[in-house]
Amino acid sequence: MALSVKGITKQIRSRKIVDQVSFEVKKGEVFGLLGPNGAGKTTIIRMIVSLMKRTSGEIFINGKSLDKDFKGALNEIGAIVENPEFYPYMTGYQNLVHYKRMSRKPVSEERLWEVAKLVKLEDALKQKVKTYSLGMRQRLGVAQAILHQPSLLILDEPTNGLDPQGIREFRGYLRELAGSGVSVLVSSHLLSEMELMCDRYAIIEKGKLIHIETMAETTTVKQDDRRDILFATDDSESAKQTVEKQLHFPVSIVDDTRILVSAAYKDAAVINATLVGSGCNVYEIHFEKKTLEDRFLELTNHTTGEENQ
Ligand SMILES: Nc1ncnc2c1ncn2[C@@H]1O[C@H](COP(=O)(O)OP(=O)(O)OP(=O)(O)O)[C@@H](O)[C@H]1O
Repeated sequence: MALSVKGITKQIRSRKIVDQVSFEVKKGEVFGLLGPNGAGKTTIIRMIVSLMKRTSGEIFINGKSLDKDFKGALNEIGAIVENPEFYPYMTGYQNLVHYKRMSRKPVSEERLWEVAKLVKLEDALKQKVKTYSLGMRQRLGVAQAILHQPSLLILDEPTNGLDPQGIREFRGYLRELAGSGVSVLVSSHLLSEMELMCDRYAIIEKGKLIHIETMAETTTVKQDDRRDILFATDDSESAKQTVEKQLHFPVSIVDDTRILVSAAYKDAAVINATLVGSGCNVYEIHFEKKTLEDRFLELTNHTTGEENQ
């Protein structure tokens, strides 16, 4: 395991802002910590990177205990917790050389270029950092964080302030990093972004971990999932009557040709057969994909926090 968090708690005065949280991050996995603002995500991350003391619980990074082998465990982490700071009048290369010198582990020149290539900054390394876009700075931050070959990269709200193009690129190289064997722990309250970024995630609410599952489990539609199924036919009025009379599912009309039927995924085939059997041609059946946001709402009965963007 790249990371094992076992029952960590943070109590400030009488309040538990993180309460008995346990989870694991596997090798090469992008793992998300999701939750509304104030849920406790940053506090969990600060305890993992040892910027904050735990009240109780244990943390192991790549098998090394933060309590028993503090230096060894921290060497396994690369993190961007606050905005990364750079020397703006130095080039990207000079900034990386500076970090290379300060690194706890020796870093070769070859490794520096390998990392620059991984975050797609090799061509921009000779430019001064003050000319970098926010996305490029973010990538330089990641390069700096992984120079010493940590097994776990930790990013707190990494796409804050990035534009959609920047976010898409960021996702791309996080995937590449994970492919190269680095595990990633990323926190965010932006569900649509996390859906595209993470392999697995935990939902944190009021300091407690309430659920863990894979993104594939979340977004795969199951036979009994019930929602609006769209059917495109020749004539929505007659299609509506057919479905309502013969199958008794609620139907609403979208326009002249399309209807929405409220039914389970497994019913789509029967509805299709009934429509065709009654002489209604069916041109399209669309079952809306399940999103992380749907799942989040099922599990928490809360607003998603997307409005806080
Ligand atoms: N030093 C502190 N003293 C008292 N309360 C704190 C302290 N640090 C954090 N908290 C409280 O603990 C809760 C969790 O905060 P935290 O920053 O971990 O949440 P978060 O999930 O990261 O939220 P966000 O998405 O807004 O960053 C909040 O209610 C916060 O006010």
